[in-house]
Amino acid sequence: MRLGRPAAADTMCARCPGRGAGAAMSPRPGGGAGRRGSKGPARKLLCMCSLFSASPTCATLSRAGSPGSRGGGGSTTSTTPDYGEKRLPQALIIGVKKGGTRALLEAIRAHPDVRAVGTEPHFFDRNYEKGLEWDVMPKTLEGQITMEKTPSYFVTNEAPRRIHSMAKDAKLIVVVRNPVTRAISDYTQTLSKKPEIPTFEVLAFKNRSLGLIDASWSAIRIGIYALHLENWLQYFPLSQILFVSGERLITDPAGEMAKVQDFLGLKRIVTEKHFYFNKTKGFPCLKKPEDSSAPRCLGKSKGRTHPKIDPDVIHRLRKFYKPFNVMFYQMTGQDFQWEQEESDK
Ligand SMILES: Nc1ncnc2c1ncn2[C@@H]1O[C@H](COP(=O)(O)OS(=O)(=O)O)[C@@H](OP(=O)(O)O)[C@H]1O
Repeated sequence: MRLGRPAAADTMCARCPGRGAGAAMSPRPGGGAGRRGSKGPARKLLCMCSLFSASPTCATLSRAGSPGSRGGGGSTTSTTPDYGEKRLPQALIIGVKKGGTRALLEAIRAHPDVRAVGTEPHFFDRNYEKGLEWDVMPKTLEGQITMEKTPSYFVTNEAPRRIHSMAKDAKLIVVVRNPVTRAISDYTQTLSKKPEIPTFEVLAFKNRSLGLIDASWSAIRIGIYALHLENWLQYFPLSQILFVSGERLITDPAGEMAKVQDFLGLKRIVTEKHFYFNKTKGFPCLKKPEDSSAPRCLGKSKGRTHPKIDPDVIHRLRKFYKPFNVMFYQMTGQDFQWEQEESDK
């Protein structure tokens, strides 16, 4: 089976009423009304233009492109023997960038009934036009689950429709993390590659004296989880999506992995016995990764030291995210308690 060339104009902008072109919202999947209703609450919140321009903590919103995620993460493709059949992924880790997706993938790969590629395939965003023949999925045996992780899917407007059209029963996993910390982590990654970029404080605002946050900056926009989730809920029921706490994945990896295994219908094989806390790394590490019998922590690009950010900027960002976080808690039925956190790393 080969994928047809995807339609060029498969998206359409839904605009904020009464605002100019700069207020274009996220494209609506399928070129029109979504499958499960039209405007969701996060989109409505973003469309409350007058409220936005009046509020100093509100952002100026312009349509940002799908922020790409860098690939890899240091891990290599699985070394398990290459037998079985290539299948479309039955489970995908779709986000979020800098949420803890690599840690989750490496942990679930320790399960004998899971096969996954180590690199990020980006099949449903960057490589979709290459068709299924390009597919990089590993071979799996009957009863094994094929998985992939590409964190940029969560914020790619076309991804839900594409995944639904090819794998409508796929289970989706989203690792979420306090959006403020996530934004700083995202910035830290960019800074490591481009040390000349402006400070976080500069990039975070359209107009700092007015307190106008720049939500078109992908580091900020990715963290508006409610907005992106609305896009997915046009195609997938909530029951098909698992939200993993990026914070608990660090403090209680076995607990989060129990939920993941239950969600995937797997026996709870990855347990506390698989993890140990590495003091030097400052994170839990795997005692026995899938492709090695030696204990291994994630690479240097995971668990970076973040630059110190002006506390006033953190405070403003917290205020900015709060209504979206609350909406996200309501949509998912889970309270991630990001408002309770006293300090960002
Ligand atoms: N066990 C373990 N070891 C190391 N790091 C861990 C672990 N569990 C979660 N994390 C957090 O994962 C953050 C990176 O997230 P991702 O893997 O999703 O990043 S990426 O989008 O694939 O680049 C990374 O973010 P930073 O700390 O900002 O580097 C970590 O906080």
